[in-house]
Amino acid sequence: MPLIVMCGYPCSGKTRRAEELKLCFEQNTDRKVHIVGDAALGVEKNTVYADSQKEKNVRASLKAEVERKVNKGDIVILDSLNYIKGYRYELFCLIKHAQTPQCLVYCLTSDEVSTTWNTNRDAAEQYTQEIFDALVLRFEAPDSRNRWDSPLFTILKDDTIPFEDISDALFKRKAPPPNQSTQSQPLSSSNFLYELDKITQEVLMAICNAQKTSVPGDLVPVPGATEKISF
Ligand SMILES: Nc1ncnc2c1ncn2[C@@H]1O[C@H](COP(=O)(O)OP(=O)(O)OP(=O)(O)O)[C@@H](O)[C@H]1O
Repeated sequence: MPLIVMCGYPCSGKTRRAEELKLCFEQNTDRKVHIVGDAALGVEKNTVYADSQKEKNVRASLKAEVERKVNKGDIVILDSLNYIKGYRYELFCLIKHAQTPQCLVYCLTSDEVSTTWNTNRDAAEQYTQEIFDALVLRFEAPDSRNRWDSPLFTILKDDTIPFEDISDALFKRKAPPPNQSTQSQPLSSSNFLYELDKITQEVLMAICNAQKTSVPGDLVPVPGATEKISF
């Protein structure tokens, strides 16, 4: 059902918060919670984030996994950096299409705090300083004024997770309505191509005929259109 998108600097506590949220939902509701993230994909961070093509592939796999899991019953938490504005927008289109609500949980830490946590964690889980710095530099902070970053919950390192507010945002709010770009297109009628060809021919004929008698600046009527085109 709803999607929770985690976001934050590398090593900003996203996984920790995602696990906390999972526990809260499991204890307070009877909904299943799926965490989709780098860990489940076995992503080798320092290799993936050093190569834009590999990173793109990982993002696509995560998105596909979210798409498979977002159904009417369960909660999906996407636990990854999600630091690219355009990618968060793509996720927003996905949930619009699936007709389900979403929210963004932003683990806000300073560069220094995340660096300290990174150096204190297991060596196998650490980002190299080079990759860490590059990711901090590339980070596009969420902005609640953007539809795709809203509702936004910003959590600082010592905050208690606002479970009630997050739950209300997901379950007491309607899914964003689909629009032309996210709605499935109706199947075209069987004579669609014939009709399209016929109308295109009519327009071409009208313009070709007008060319014989028009001078630049003349307004040429087009069959089926209310506006004329300037020759
Ligand atoms: N609120 C916190 N207070 C103290 N330490 C924390 C806090 N949150 C996370 N940490 C520490 O930071 C490290 C990374 O935490 P976590 O895996 O949750 O971060 P992450 O943002 O998911 O990392 P990644 O970018 O690798 O996915 C862990 O060692 C954890 O103990």
